[in-house]
Amino acid sequence: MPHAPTPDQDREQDQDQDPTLPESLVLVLHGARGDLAARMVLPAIHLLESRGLLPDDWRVIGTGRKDIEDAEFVALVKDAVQEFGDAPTGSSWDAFADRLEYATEVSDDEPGELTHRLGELAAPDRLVVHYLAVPPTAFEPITEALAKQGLLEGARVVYEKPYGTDPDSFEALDTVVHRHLAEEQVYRIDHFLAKEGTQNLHVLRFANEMFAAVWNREHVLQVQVDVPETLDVANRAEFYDATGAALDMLVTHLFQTAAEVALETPATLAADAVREAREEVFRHFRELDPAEDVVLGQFEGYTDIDGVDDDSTTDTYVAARLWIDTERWRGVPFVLRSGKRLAGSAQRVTLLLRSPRDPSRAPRPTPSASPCTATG
Ligand SMILES: O=C1O[C@H](COP(=O)(O)O)[C@@H](O)[C@H](O)[C@H]1O
Repeated sequence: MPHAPTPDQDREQDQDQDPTLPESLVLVLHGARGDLAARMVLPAIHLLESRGLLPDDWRVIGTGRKDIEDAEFVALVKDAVQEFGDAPTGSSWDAFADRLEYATEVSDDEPGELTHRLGELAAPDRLVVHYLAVPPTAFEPITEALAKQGLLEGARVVYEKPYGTDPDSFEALDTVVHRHLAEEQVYRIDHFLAKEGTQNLHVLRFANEMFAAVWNREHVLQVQVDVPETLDVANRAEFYDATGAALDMLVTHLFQTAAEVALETPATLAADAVREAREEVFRHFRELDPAEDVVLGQFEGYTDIDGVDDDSTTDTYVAARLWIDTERWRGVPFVLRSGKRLAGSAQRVTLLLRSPRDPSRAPRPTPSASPCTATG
């Protein structure tokens, strides 16, 4: 009987497959005490480690404005992994926890503890990745402070969405980012693109003639992308109240997912080729008409949440009808919907197919007034 691979074999295999993995990695998690870190980033790091997908030599330095001890950070990571990830267990948890530490964030005028810790860890083959799990308003000041303290040289920086909230704020942020970083150092993340369901769209569509053949306006009546959530925003009210569903979900995750459904067959499934194909689709998105194509809503009780303005009109629900003017999709509405505190949670792409011509529903021929009679 074949044996399942051991974690070490998995690690060897994965590292063989991924020549881009650095020898040694320091991941600096900015906003390490926040909701995004707890819900997504920390459980993801734990999962990568348990699957042997991190380099042998790695460390995480959590950072934030508050000064806490390493032990407090480790406890916080354990809670996050327990609640949102795989249960941490025994000695493997201890080995994981040994790689975690905490240092206070840099500021413009203070190198802070983070600069010292990174100084101690500096080595020629050690890659430093700054992951900014912070509110978007903090992207610019943190980038400037890291640059001022000399912490961006050779590093990579990951920005979560929204990366700007309109063309002007996008340009302003991108100008600051490019003042200090080359494009190859910058990663703008939309985690919906990495979801298994999104990735599976490629296989569903490109590896199956049955689906490939009907993936167009001739056969599809409507495309729906639905992300209802039971979740509310109590842990991140300040961020959410300044953002709302349209910016938090529609123009980010739902647009990206719609583009994944709509893209033309890329040259290969490599990230660059798929991104190019997606960008080509974005060029054909028709501008949304807010009066005709968009419905916004707010759940009852939203303004009672601590941190939300009493008279807030922030949208917690959005539904939009998007038109994609490509040869393949002209005339097919893409209905994109998402909201907080709804009755159920789901992440679903639906293609409604046109009805085929069904002969069983065709009107029966009316009996002829002058039937033919056969005579013998
Ligand atoms: O980025 C975000 O995504 C989450 C939904 O993603 P999931 O992977 O947790 O299902 C959403 O709740 C959040 O508001 C938004 O900022």
